[in-house]
Amino acid sequence: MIQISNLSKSFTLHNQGGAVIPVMAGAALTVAPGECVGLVGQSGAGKSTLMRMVQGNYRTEGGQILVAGLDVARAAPRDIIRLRRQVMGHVSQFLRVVPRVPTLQVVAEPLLRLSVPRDEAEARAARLLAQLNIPERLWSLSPTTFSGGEQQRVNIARGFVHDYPVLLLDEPTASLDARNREVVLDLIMQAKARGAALLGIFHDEGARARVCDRLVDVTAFTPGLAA
Ligand SMILES: Nc1ncnc2c1ncn2[C@@H]1O[C@H](COP(=O)(O)OP(=O)(O)OP(=O)(O)O)[C@@H](O)[C@H]1O
Repeated sequence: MIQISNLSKSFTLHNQGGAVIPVMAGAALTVAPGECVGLVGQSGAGKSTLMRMVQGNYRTEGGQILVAGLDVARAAPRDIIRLRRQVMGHVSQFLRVVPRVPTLQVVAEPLLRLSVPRDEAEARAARLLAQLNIPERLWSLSPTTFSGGEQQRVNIARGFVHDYPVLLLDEPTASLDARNREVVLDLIMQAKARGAALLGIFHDEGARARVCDRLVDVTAFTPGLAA
């Protein structure tokens, strides 16, 4: 479902005399349906950079990133937007809060954009918000004023509301309490069970051990660090 081959990336520091810093070379990995692969490697090895390239947020130098058949490294922006809408979800710690939109809408929105009927989309959003212990009295309010932990859980609900075939997980359990961490680990296991391909960064070693089938050490792709 995800096939990365011979991927390379360097950053050009325009404000520092145009210095070119190679950060990745020859990166390769695959994630099959129903599998969760964890990215590991020391700080600065390139885990976030690799995730951002898969998302289509960072340009690549060379190589291929096939996600459900689309080469994200070369795809047109509109195709990447369509891929993110239909195929590739993203769960991170941080909610990009949309002012004045009620929480239930924020969570239901990915389904509404896919033309799921409103009552069905809202019912599914409500189920996830309840699972993630967001009190019902908050559902009609914008999450702008929510606590950091509440915003994180709203974001997780939004990330899991559609059954994406591919999910990118960026520290999905970071700073959650034990009860909500369990809920998120269950959601990840359910996504695997329905056949989703998951690629994640987990600094939480316990979580990583529970959900990951394989680990890929990105240090192997870091120029100057690879053995
Ligand atoms: N926008 C950028 N411009 C220049 N260099 C960058 C940029 N983003 C990342 N880097 C460099 O790329 C390398 C990889 O960074 P990255 O954030 O991907 O590492 P990481 O493995 O996710 O680290 P951590 O575990 O600390 O989050 C680092 O040397 C970093 O300085």
